[in-house]
Amino acid sequence: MSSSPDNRSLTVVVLGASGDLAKKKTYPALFSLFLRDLLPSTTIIYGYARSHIEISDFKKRIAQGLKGNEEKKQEFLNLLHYHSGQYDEKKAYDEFEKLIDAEEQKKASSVAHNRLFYMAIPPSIFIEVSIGIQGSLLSKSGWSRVIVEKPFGRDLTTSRQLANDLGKLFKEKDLFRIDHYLGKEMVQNLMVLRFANAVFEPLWSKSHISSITITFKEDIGTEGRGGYFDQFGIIRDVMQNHLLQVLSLVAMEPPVSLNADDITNEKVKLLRCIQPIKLDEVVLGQYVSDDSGKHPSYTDDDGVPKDSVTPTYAAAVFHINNPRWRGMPFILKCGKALDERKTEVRIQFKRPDNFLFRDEEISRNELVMRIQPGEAVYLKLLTKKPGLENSIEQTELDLSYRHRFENLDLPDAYERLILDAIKGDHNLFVRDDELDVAWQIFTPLLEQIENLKVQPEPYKFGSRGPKSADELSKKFGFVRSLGYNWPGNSPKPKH
Ligand SMILES: NC(=O)C1=CN([C@@H]2O[C@H](COP(=O)(O)OP(=O)(O)OC[C@H]3O[C@@H](n4cnc5c(N)ncnc54)[C@H](OP(=O)(O)O)[C@@H]3O)[C@@H](O)[C@H]2O)C=CC1
Ligand SMILES: O=C1O[C@H](COP(=O)(O)O)[C@@H](O)[C@H](O)[C@H]1O
Repeated sequence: MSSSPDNRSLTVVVLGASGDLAKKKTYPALFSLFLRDLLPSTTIIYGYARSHIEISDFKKRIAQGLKGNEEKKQEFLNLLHYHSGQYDEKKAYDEFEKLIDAEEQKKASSVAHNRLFYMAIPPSIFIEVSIGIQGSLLSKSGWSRVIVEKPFGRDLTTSRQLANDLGKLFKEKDLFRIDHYLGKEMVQNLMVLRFANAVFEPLWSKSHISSITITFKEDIGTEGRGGYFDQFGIIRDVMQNHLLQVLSLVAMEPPVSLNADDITNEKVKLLRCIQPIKLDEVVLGQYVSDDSGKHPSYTDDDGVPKDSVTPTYAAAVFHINNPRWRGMPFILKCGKALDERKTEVRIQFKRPDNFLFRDEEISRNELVMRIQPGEAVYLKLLTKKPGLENSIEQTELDLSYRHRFENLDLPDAYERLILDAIKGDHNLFVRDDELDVAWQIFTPLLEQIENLKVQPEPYKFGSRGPKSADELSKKFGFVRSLGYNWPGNSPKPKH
């Protein structure tokens, strides 16, 4: 492990360490940082939750989520500690503080101690845990930073309440609101693609583009998270945060600099130009069991009422009222239990304005940014079919990362984000005003859906989703190129 650049030790405290996110994402990300030698040699990692778990069992649980060299895994597991305590008792936090302090003194007594708190807990206890941190656990000699996981509220009112409550406890500079999509390689690449290449920017507007579709598909259902999901639904779970972040980066004006605040200022400006979403430009769906009966319906998941109308699929059209985009639709689609796992941005260009080729020969140019799986950027274009024939064929300029970059070892989004929080870099985190404007966009629509108890359209587990979603895209000018299959799709990239 590296020595800390500012000669301080690092203690990472994972609150909710017994949970799903901690096991699936937080600890594996810390392990990857450890493998890359990016944690100070004095690092201590303390888990905290209510469950009584023996440290040996806790390590076994965490080890299940770690991939890689066994010796290194063991070294990493040796850094782990676990303490059980309540979330709402000052006494429990005071006791915990003594343990952390003793460990820090043992590891590095003569340096200042930085502390990073990772809240891997449900939102219902964000505030009581924050009060516990503030009252007992803050570092007395170094910085204390807090990573908060979404959901940041359920609507504008609850989000403002949460922001207000958190704001009383921590300074904005010490808060790191995670939207893990911002840590994904291809999402970061959006800025470079757009602003470091001369070829794209002149085409990047309603003058040349006919529609932009941002798609998130998962081939799994809610799988035991139904209790949480049913309170939120797919619009709050994915569209209001991950897809809106991608939309902002695709559509914003160039920022003044690469500084975090300058970028966020542009994102906020863009979001403020989004027109209210119309219910008749929205499709909602809920998955049902497929014909084989192997896959359950959404309402079979634990914690989901049988008569739930919570959408597991949503497609919505966004209109941005600014000179660059006025009149051009952005179509956002997201769903669980679909035919594949895929997240991408698809920019469909207008038909060329010429008379040389027959209409049916001209399929649209599309620039596709494949966020996952199998990161790629490809441009669908037309070429003359090679040989004696004079026909036209659709093909692509393809930058598939796994072919282009040797020994590709992309960091997981969480790995990058935790590292940035350790460095104090806010660039890839969500600012309070950005969150507020995101809720301003979605709250009226969510209220309408809930007040009217809009029935989602059923779609089969493993299908493309509700039929009306394709019709919505068509209505807003999206032209599907039939018979084309991007070669990167086969063999199917693994999870
Ligand atoms: N799991 C995922 O894939 C993702 C999760 N998130 C977010 O991350 C956070 C953590 O998620 P996840 O790990 O799935 O959550 P869990 O439901 O697994 O909760 C984490 C831990 O919190 C404690 N806990 C759970 N419910 C309560 C409760 N009602 N009151 C007090 N403590 C409770 C439990 O620990 P104990 O009982 O031992 O104290 C549990 O192990 C959430 O905000 C979630 O929205 C965000 C993106 C993806
Ligand atoms: O935040 C969330 O994201 C995951 C999808 O993340 P990905 O990195 O695997 O694309 C989603 O499954 C979950 O419902 C949502 O809360």
